[in-house]
Amino acid sequence: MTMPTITAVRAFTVRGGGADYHDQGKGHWIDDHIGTPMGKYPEYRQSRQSFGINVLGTLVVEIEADDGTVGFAVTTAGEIGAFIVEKHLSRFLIGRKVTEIEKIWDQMYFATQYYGRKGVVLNTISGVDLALWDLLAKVRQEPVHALLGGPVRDELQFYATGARPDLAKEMGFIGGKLPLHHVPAEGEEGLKKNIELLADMRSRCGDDFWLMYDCWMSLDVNYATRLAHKAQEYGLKWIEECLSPDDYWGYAELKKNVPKGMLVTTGEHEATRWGFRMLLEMECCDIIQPDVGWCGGVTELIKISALADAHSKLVVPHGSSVYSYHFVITRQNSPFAEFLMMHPVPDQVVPMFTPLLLDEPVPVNGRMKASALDKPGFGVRLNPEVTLHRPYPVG
Ligand SMILES: C[C@H](O)[C@H](O)CC(=O)C(=O)O
Ligand SMILES: [Mg+2]
Repeated sequence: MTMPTITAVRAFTVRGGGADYHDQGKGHWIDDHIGTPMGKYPEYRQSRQSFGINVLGTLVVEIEADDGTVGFAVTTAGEIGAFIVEKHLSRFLIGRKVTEIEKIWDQMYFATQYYGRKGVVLNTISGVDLALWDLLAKVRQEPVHALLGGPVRDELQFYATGARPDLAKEMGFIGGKLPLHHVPAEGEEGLKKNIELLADMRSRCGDDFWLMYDCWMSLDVNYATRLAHKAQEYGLKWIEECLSPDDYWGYAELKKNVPKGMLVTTGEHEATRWGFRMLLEMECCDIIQPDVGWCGGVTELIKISALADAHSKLVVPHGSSVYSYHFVITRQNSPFAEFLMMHPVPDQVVPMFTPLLLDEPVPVNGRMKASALDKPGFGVRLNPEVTLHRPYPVG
């Protein structure tokens, strides 16, 4: 089979939801006094949008081949990402065969290494990489999961992240991950409130439902250790992303400090095999949580996951919708997946990247059949009703 050649690369930005799921309207649970590293400043405590959590917006990358097939993907990188794609990365794509994914990744990473390595540059590389997988799978008329070795189970099982684990339980999820609301700067009163919310959710959800706390990089080792010990009484399953992603030493200490049986998880703001190697070799956590749209895409996640497997660690990707579903279904060391509840309340299931994609599958009763992913590529389409903006058209 002669493989098509890439003829065009286009990068668009989108506002309001989509891959930048923090870019929501007023009153959404995801922006309601959630603990962050900026919480030490009272003026940035109530709203994450107040310090700019949604400044990037969504990046859409489209890659077209000479047979007319178009692959696309979305990530969090907005206008900066569009600049990097059109002005820098497109040179590694135009004229290449759609099968050259590994070589293109290597060239994108090493050509941007002097200003990249992590953060928005890796989000952008991830977006291009995912668009390439979408393109190749569409050319082959297969789902991406088939290119990754095929499903190892018949269905995905999900836990839900959101403000209402009690409602998530009624919707059939296996667990609920709450955002932590109060940071160390809010003192003992804040710590008490953090524990009270967990206790309340435990009483609503019963003993067997998983409850987790997402700390979004907002704590220090001492506070996180105290929180973990107080939370043990309420059966906290894991404590997530307590510290700065750069504080590998702090995570290693925290993992030793938490009560036996409680898991330490992190990694959604980590990137590449080298970043995850630090987390794994320094024994920072029990579960790594790469975001497929931020860690380097599927090409890099394959390597990260193999490394985790060799360390007997689970990989439960952060959010990332279809990009994670197609991966998780193919891996034994990814036994369940995250579903981020993007309904503002959240009392119902809506697609994670709503309103940007059409055909984005959602869990039903906390589960998703592998067959729901049996469409070419990642199986989603751009919603034509969403306005795309192309800030740096080339040529
Ligand atoms: C809810 C968290 O603060 C964040 O918005 C999402 C996240 O970290 C996760 O889903 O994990
Ligand atoms: Mg998290």
